[in-house]
Amino acid sequence: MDHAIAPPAAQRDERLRAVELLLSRQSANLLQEPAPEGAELDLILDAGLRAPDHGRLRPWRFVLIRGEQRQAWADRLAAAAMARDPENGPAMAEKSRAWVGRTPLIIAVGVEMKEGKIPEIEQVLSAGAAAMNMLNAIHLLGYGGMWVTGANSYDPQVNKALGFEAPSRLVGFLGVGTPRPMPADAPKIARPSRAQHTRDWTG
Ligand SMILES: Cc1cc2nc3c(=O)[nH]c(=O)nc-3n(C[C@H](O)[C@H](O)[C@H](O)COP(=O)(O)O)c2cc1C
Repeated sequence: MDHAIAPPAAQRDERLRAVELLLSRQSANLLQEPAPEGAELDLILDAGLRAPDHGRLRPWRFVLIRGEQRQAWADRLAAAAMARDPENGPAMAEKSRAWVGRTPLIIAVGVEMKEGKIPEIEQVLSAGAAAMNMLNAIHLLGYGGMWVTGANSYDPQVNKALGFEAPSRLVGFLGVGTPRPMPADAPKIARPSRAQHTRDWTG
């Protein structure tokens, strides 16, 4: 196999910088306006569409919930919570409503499951990879994002409201916006130790 010619030093620096930026990603729970839109949002969605995908099924689907539609979405979640659990529904509905209200853009990531020789798990993994690629692009563009699931993600009524009927399914919601500045004394979460998570196979 031919080996690629090493890129010039300037390009290497650029690539290292790109990796360093990737390594600085953290989920952003506290978000504010603005959310990416227009060409920046297109870049984020395009990053999702670069996910690896066995069999070129292109199973990923992204549903954008933003602007005034968020109110209607919060109403849907509230109704779903009440139907799931009448006793705890009001509290769960309130929680969802608060999250939707303070999240400038929600990208619902789902998989439109294709029958055939590619196992379902691989299609779900591919949708997960699309979600991760979008989280990285969100970060690289200077925005913040967080992947959440919770009971809503597994609720068939919520899935249906987004166009995912079994075997198609949601893999989660990306909350997207501009990260709120963290308090100076907020604890820094260390990256996990490489040694604990990696080993050479020795037979
Ligand atoms: C599939 C999936 C579902 C998740 N669901 C939730 C969730 O419902 N609520 C939550 O607080 N964090 C959830 N998380 C975790 C956050 O997205 C995030 O990874 C975590 O807070 C760690 O932050 P970090 O990404 O900066 O390491 C989920 C992560 C994944 C991969």
